[in-house]
Amino acid sequence: MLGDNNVALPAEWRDFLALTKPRVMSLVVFTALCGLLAAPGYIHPVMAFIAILCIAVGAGASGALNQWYEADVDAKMDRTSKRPLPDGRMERENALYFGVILGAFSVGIMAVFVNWISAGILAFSIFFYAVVYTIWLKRSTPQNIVIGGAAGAFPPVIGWAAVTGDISMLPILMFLIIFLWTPPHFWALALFMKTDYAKAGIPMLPVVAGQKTTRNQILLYSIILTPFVIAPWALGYTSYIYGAASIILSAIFLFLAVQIWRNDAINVEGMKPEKQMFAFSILYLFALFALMALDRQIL
Ligand code: HEM
Ligand SMILES: CC(C)=CCC/C(C)=C/CC/C(C)=C/COP(=O)(O)OP(=O)(O)O
Repeated sequence: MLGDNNVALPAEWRDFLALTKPRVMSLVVFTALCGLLAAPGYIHPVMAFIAILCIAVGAGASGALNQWYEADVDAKMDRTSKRPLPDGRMERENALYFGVILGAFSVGIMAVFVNWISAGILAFSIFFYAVVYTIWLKRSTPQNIVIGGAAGAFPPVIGWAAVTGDISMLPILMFLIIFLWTPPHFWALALFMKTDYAKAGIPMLPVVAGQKTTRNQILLYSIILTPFVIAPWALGYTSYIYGAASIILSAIFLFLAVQIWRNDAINVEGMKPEKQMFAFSILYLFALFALMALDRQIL
């Protein structure tokens, strides 16, 4: 994946690139590509390229707007304090202009060259992450990432809509998979980053409700997620190859969730299952979407 720090670019460009959160957004864009590849019908390769580029630029814009608004809390957390704004390497308003211009550009190009529905959902996703999650939910409720996670679940729906001009059952399942995957993905990380969030005054679940509740919630969401992961095969949208792989990968995911549920470590050193779950969550989503798209392309 594209790294934040090791790209051979002038320092200022590297900072603008860092505003787009390239590592996180690479999986966002990948799921969008898979949504596009899984859709029935033909899209000209140039149109497909424009659609994916617009989603990447739109997602990057939302990351920049998020960092523009959050410079104060980012400065308080070890993980984020070296970002361009809290580190004082960039003027705050530059991040705002960058985000607004890129966001408008991505939605405008999508509307003109691809279709209105994909442009509309892209605009809604940017708004949802940059405004609803960042400005409103993140600082006000421990359910912030459950609701806010919807923004990250839209990209495969946008990819699908770019091809078909509509939305049907499979993209809805793709949305639900990412939506239900987000809580275990994030709360596993939040458990071993709890001190950072507490320092910044962000009401993440482990800070507000404690570690036991967070571990219970990780297991609960992992269990609810499983049937939705298997559903694309069970409902006949993919072959048994995706079906078998989704069952094996989900078994590993559930195993890690149970390990977390059984863990009662308070210190970061004892949080091996949480670290494994966070790392595996990324591989899990990547593999599920790759397999789903390949399955529908090849079989
Ligand atoms: C509200 C929802 C989400 C929250 C709060 C969240 C939060 C985080 C945080 C704090 C990190 C730590 C590392 C970093 O800052 O780079 C991270 C990493 C990551 N997230 Fe999420 N995430 C969410 C949803 C998603 C979604 C929807 C995707 C993709 C579909 C995703 C993909 C990733 C990836 C690929 C990484 C690893 C980045 C790296 O390698 O450093 N996340 N996430
Ligand atoms: C197409 C489109 C607009 C997609 C948006 C994608 C999206 C919402 C992804 C969510 C993932 C993400 C960057 C979470 C970071 O949370 P955070 O901001 O709380 O993390 P931080 O503490 O690292 O800033």
